[in-house]
Amino acid sequence: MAVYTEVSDEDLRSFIAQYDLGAVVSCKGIAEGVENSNYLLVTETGPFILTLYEKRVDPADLPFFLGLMEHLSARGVTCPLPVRGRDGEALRSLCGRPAVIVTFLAGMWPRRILPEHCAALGEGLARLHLAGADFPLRRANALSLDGWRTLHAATHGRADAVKPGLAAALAAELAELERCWPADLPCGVIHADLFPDNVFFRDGALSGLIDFYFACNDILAYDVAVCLNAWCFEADGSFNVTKARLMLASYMKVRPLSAAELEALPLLARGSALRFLLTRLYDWLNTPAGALVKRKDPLEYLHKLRFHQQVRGIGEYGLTLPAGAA
Ligand SMILES: Nc1ncnc2c1ncn2[C@@H]1O[C@H](COP(=O)(O)OP(=O)(O)O)[C@@H](O)[C@H]1O
Ligand SMILES: N[C@@H](CCOP(=O)(O)O)C(=O)O
Repeated sequence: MAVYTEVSDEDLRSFIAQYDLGAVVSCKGIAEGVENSNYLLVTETGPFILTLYEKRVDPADLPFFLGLMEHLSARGVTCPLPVRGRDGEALRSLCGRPAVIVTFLAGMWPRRILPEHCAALGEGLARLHLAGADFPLRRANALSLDGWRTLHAATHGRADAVKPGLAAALAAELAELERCWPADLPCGVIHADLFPDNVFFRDGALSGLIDFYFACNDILAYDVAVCLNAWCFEADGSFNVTKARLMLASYMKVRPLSAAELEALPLLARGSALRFLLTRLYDWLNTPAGALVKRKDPLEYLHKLRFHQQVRGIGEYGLTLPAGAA
């Protein structure tokens, strides 16, 4: 359960008094999520989500995240909308944390991922990429090569306690990615964390996207690689090529991937695997005992990294290069 900051009834009442939302009916911590404190807030006017931003969120980035949700929503991507108070502001402070109320999205994220979820996800991701193209704000990806190097330095000394040999494996992979990370692929606004728990479905159709707090400007195909890792492996660790093919084909119906983007996918998938391996490892080593949060297994991502290190071409993701490509 991700509730790092407890909000007292009194603090909540004076916070809500700044909005036209009516009185608080209930406010319960949400037993999901990793990064921030989230509450399901029900007022006389309906349900909302109250988020207090914690450790990894730089307050200077919040205008980017909140503006992006408004921008995407205005372009038909269903996502939460920040709620403004009577003073016109959405972003304020609660219990010493930056805090926002956003609209509640109906739907459920898929607990058991089916191939049709992957197809819908591919299309939704491509639509997000197109809708983000004219978003005017910019945010560098804090969790790309430089961020990985920082996380690596912070975890290196204790990595072998999690798995013998992990420290050396991470050092070698990071050095290799720093050497050959692509520099000339199409970039734009990416979600960067579009895991199943951030994608809602309703009556079998994708109904909305949440959790834009890693969104940034980076390689668009990197976002595809994040989703390959998050959606296309089974619980036993096997890669499901049918899910990958459906996800990629649906993405490409909306935003075709160039031969260069397709050829880079194995490398981008390695980078994505390293990114989540490092953040999970950092959290594994640093989450205080008794924190109300479920730590995620870093080694799941070591396994995914190993898989992509062996991939020799995109045929292994169920695709062929477009005719005429090398
Ligand atoms: N706008 C929303 N509408 C409905 N539920 C939401 C919304 N935002 C968050 N949630 C719920 O809160 C959970 C955690 O939210 P998330 O943004 O993923 O947290 P974190 O950033 O801490 O990882 C989600 O899995 C979902 O159940
Ligand atoms: N998706 C990340 C953790 C971030 O959690 P989220 O609840 O913000 O999606 C992971 O799986 O490591």
